Amino acid sequence: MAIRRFLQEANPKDIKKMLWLTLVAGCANAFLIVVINQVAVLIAQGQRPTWFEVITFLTAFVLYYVCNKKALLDANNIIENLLKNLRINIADKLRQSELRTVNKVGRGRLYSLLAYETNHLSVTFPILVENFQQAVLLAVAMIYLGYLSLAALAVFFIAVLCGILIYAYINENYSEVLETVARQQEKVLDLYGDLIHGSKEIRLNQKRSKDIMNVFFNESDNTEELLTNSGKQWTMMVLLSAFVMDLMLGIVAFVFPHYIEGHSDIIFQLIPTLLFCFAPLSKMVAHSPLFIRAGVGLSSIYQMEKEIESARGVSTAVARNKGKKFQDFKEIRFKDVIYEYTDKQGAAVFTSGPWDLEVKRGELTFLVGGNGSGKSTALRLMSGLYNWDAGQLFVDGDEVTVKDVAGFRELFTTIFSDFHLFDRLYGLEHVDPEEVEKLLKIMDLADKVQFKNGRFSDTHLSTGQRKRLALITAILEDRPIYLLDEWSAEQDVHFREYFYTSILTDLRARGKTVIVVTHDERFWHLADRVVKFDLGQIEWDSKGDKSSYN
Ligand SMILES: Nc1ncnc2c1ncn2[C@@H]1O[C@H](COP(=O)(O)OP(=O)(O)OP(=O)(O)O)[C@@H](O)[C@H]1O
Repeated sequence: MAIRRFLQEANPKDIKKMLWLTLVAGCANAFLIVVINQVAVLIAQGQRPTWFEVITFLTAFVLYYVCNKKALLDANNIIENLLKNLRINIADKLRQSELRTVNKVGRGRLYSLLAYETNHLSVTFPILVENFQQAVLLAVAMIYLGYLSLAALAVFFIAVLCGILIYAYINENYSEVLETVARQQEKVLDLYGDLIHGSKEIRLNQKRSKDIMNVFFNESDNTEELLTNSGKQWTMMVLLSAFVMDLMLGIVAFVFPHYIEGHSDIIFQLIPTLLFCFAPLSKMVAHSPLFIRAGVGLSSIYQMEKEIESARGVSTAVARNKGKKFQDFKEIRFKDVIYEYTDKQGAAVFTSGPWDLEVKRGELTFLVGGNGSGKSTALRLMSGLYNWDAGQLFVDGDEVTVKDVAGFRELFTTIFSDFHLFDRLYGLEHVDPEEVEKLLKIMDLADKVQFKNGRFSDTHLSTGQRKRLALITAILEDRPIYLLDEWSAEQDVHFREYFYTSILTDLRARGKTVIVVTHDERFWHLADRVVKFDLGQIEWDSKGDKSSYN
């Protein structure tokens, strides 16, 4: 069971301590009620409670309060610590796993599992502790019930057994329903993503806005139906305990007097004791959907973790270490590279390759071609971000195996068209602030962005400005190979010119290997080499002979 697996990650000492505290609190609580019951009998017989009863009551009261509080606080600490570790663990695996798998897992599912499900667990776990207390309470109450009347205990057992059988019947499909609910909620989260990220497009097109809302209505209807169904099962469970309790009380009140000897003497104690037995029982039944829900959530988290784990690359330290041997490369060769994008059914929707390419150190290469010809895909494949389906990679004649690719990636700094701009220079601890200020000036951003305490003051810039800021980070990274995907597309005339005639040529002069995806035909002559892509393949490669495109 997922919850057990989850709890096994905790320090056993902490769990044991918390369970002992819970046990003591449960016993103290049960003792409290037994004392009250005894005192009620004394008062019914016209006597007064003695100091012994008063002190016993107060001791049980203090013990219950202190132990219960400590147990619940400990439970909270344990669960929050476990959840923190789970979040860190998944975040760590996410950053190290292969891009294709992360893309497949999907945003909605990731957000839903990491935010919603972990919060649900955080709320559920203290209730689990309370339930353990209720179980202790029930055990003590049953001993007391047996002491009062073995017949009542037997009937109680039979009634509870019937209840358990009906509960199992109701519960049969409950987990399944909850799993479907969780998947449905992921879909709705994805739609929320569309509503938030597509807010401009939606506001500018009422028909689109209405269509999205229609889809939202449909999905909301589905969610409502599923939740109503799960609510129905929950109601049945809650009603079940009330049903069993009323049945049991009816038997004791109406049937027992006819068959059980001396019943009238103990009826005043029997009825409250039975009620006392049913209180923890109904609480446990009422809470059980929360645990089923938490179990389903945890199973989904573990499933996602497994998917990410299976696509795990090597650790940062290993990647850096492996990367060292490639740092002084002279030539990289991609041979017969093939990569396929597939749809959900696994059918190929676009194939990049087979293509061959040799890249020399210090060379400035332009990748050109029509929209959708496969330039960006080729760039991702060259950087080792996508694991190709077939093909080979050689650095200075030596083949780079799959397990060395993470090290190979350490050669690259990239700005893809869907780049993410971090406000901090992560991975660049010892950067000179003056150097950053200088670059901000060169990129005409000094009046917009300051570099303070290791971070940029603002990243809410125009697309062109954001790309300039990304280029500053790339320059500071100072890696041997630069991959720039249509960097100049959003730049004004001045910066476009500056990019081709100054930035790129400077990078080349510094010995950097630069590969640029571009549609700016008028600057092609500045490249050492132009490679044209079409339908995922290399249509022509100028290799220094510019006549092919002149
Ligand atoms: N994640 C993806 N899943 C499925 N197909 C994809 C995916 N990304 C890209 N494609 C498809 O691969 C093909 C090549 O896309 P790519 O982005 O490499 O082209 P491109 O030459 O860079 O185009 P552009 O000049 O428009 O940026 C396109 O037909 C595109 O639809």
